[in-house]
Amino acid sequence: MSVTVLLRRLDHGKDLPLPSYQSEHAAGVDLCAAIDGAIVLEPGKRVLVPTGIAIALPFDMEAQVRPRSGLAAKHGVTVLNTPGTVDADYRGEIKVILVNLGEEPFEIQRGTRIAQMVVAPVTRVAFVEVADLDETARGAGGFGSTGLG
Ligand SMILES: O=c1ccn([C@H]2C[C@H](O)[C@@H](COP(=O)(O)OP(=O)(O)OP(=O)(O)O)O2)c(=O)[nH]1
Ligand SMILES: [Mg+2]
Repeated sequence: MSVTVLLRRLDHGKDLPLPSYQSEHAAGVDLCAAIDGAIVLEPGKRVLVPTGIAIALPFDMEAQVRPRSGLAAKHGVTVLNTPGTVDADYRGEIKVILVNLGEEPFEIQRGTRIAQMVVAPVTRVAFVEVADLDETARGAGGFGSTGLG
């Protein structure tokens, strides 16, 4: 499935590369940090990182902001609200909430690929309120009701 998405590069991101797929069938495009200079993200701290882009998605799509596994595995740096949700009607700058769960400070440079963005279809529902729901074998069992091993 291939979708056209309108993208605006903001002034502070004009010199950064457009988001692009890094391999032939990559699911996500990498997002770059559109920051001045560098930021040091101390262990246990979070930071809202601008990406310098805004998009207009088709109304039946969303964009998910997800961590890059390399940053997570090597540095403990991940996206705090993963998957971040970019709504189809959002026209502001896409930002990434990065958190450092590692033990060392992590330096983010201008242009560092800090996260990835996956565009996905959205199912919207119409809720119909009822007094009772049908019975099932699972019923209200959850949260480990089938065992944890
Ligand atoms: O990682 C993210 C998550 C969200 N957003 C933007 C796009 C999204 O459409 C908007 C609102 O996100 P969300 O609904 O998750 O946040 P909220 O706290 O519910 O804010 P709001 O009350 O504005 O919906 O913020 C980002 O740029 N990056
Ligand atoms: Mg919201």
